[in-house]
Parts: sequence; structure tokens; C-alpha cells
Amino acid sequence: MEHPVKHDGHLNVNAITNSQFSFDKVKEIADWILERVELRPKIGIVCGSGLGGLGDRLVETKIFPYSEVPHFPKSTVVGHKGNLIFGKLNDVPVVCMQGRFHAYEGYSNALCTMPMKVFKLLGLESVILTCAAGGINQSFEVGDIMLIKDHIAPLLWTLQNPLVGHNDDRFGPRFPAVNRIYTKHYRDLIKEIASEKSLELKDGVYSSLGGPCYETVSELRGLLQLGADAVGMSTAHEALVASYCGLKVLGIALITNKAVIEYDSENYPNHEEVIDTANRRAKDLEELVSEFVSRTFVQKVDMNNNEMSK
Ligand SMILES: O=P(O)(O)O[C@H]1O[C@H](CO)[C@@H](O)[C@H]1O
Ligand code: HPA
Repeated sequence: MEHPVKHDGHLNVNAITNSQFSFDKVKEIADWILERVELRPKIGIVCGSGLGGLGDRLVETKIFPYSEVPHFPKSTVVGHKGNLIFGKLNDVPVVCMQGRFHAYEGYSNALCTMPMKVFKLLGLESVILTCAAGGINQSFEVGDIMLIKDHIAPLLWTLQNPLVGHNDDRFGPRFPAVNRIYTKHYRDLIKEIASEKSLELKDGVYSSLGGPCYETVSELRGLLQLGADAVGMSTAHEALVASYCGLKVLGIALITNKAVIEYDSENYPNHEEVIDTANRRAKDLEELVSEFVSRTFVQKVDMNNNEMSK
């Protein structure tokens, strides 16, 4: 597709636009993968900080370190291993990103969300985004698991939005609606699974800022006023691009620390606590996700059989 903005015969690609990942470039990545893997998963999983154990649960795997995948950058954050894994989770074919890319690593939001476009071209229908987050909601405890029902992402209100730039309709529409990013029937299903497992699931709004610094007390108070329950530095832009690409989205945040909303408190957030909590609580989250994956798959097979018998 012809890019509308040209300068001296070259594409006028700003540092931060989705033009960095044109359809052809994303297709090159997807084709490279498809040539090397036989599995054709419908579900993708992104592992948040310290939550890479989900990837280790896969069997019959084919593992690509990000360094081997064309146009994939390095994962530089502790708790993000940097592997793209194809395999089976609870007998269901999945692709798992064991580690994500963050804007504070120096990557544009277009790059951070590029894997969602790759997922689309791999033929995926859904993505499960997991993340570590600080609990702003004062009733949340460290270790709680929060189902994301919506997000507040101030950076997406600016030209840092990864959809800024030439729109390629093969990915999604120019003006996507974003009031239903986190798929309702996925949220209902995971609540049902959690209740069967007697696991308490909080429901809340995830907010995301750019990082890498944690938030000031006043920023957190502001986010609380806006209706945020948790805060992190990822996920919202991935959810946006996944939904724009037509993927169904499930978002789960592990509350790894309490956001400090008292001035002059002795407490402060730190990545060691984030990783420790994630390691401690990963098992419940992994089991929830595994069960969710097999139930959605079974529902899908049922639906297809019903469709075929009609
Ligand atoms: O969102 P994930 O990748 O889970 O990680 C969260 O944890 C890190 C901060 O401790 C930040 O990267 C924040 O976004
Ligand atoms: N703030 C931002 N990102 C985070 C936090 C936090 O408190 N905890 C985990 N990721």
C-alpha cells in the first residue's frame, strides 16, 4: 500500500509511528515463523514481569530466543526471559511471549506492540496479556490477581499512541472503538473458573504510564481519582493494538506491590518486590490461564462442530 507521506522519494517515517512496522515487515516476521513451526495456535500469551513460568509449562515446544526472530529487539528487563515459545498448554496449541518489550527500554510503542500484529498474521484469534502492577485501590492486597476490565493510559492520548501514522486497513480500522477492548465473555469465563477454584479475583481498571520510574504520590492520587485500581508500565498499548487487529483480549494483572499514596511514607516500590511477589503468586495465575485456555478451546471446537452440523 502506498504511503501517503513521502519526502524526497523516501517514506517520511517519524521515530514514533506505526509505519515502523508496515504490513510487509510484519508479514516477513510472521512468514519466517510459519516456515519454522507446524503448530497453528489460535491463542497467544504475553508473560509479565516474573510471570514467565507460564512459558515453562508448555510442552512439545519450539523455542525461538528473540535474538533469532527477525526485527525482534532484546528483552532487557529482569524477569523477562526473551523467548517466543510455541507449544501446548493443557493440550491446546499456544504461542507464548516469555517477556515483553517496554517503551522505557528505549523502544517505540510501535515496536512494543508489533508482536500483536505478528499474532494477527499468524492467524491468532485471542491474546492473554499478563502483567505485574502496583495496587492503587486501597482494598487490594499484595498477591491479589486483578482481572482488567478497562484501562487508563495517558500516553495513548498523545502522539505516542502506536496507531499514529499511516493506517493499513489490513491490520485494522483508522478509528478503532476502544470501549470494549477487554472481551466480556472472556472476563465472565475467567471469573467462573476462579470461583470454581475458590480463587478470589479482583476486577479493576489498569492504568499505565511510561516508566521506568515508579509514580509520585500525587500521580497515584490522580490516577485513583480517575478510577484506576492498579498501575503498571505496559499492557494497555498491547491491548489496544491487539483489539485494533481484531483479536479478543483477556488482561490479568498481578498486584505485586501496594502503590504508596501517603506522602512521606517510609515504603517505596521496587522491582525486587515485584519479582518476588510474582514468583510467589505465579502458580495460581498460571493455573487460571491454563484452565482458561483449555475452556476457550473446547468452546471453540463445540461451536465449530455446531456450525458444521447446521
Ligand atoms: O508490566 P510488566 O511487564 O509485567 O512489568 C511491570 O514491572 C516492571 C516494574 O517493576 C515494569 O516493567 C512494569 O510494567
Ligand atoms: N508502578 C508501576 N509499574 C509497576 C508497579 C508499580 O507500582 N508494580 C509493578 N509494575
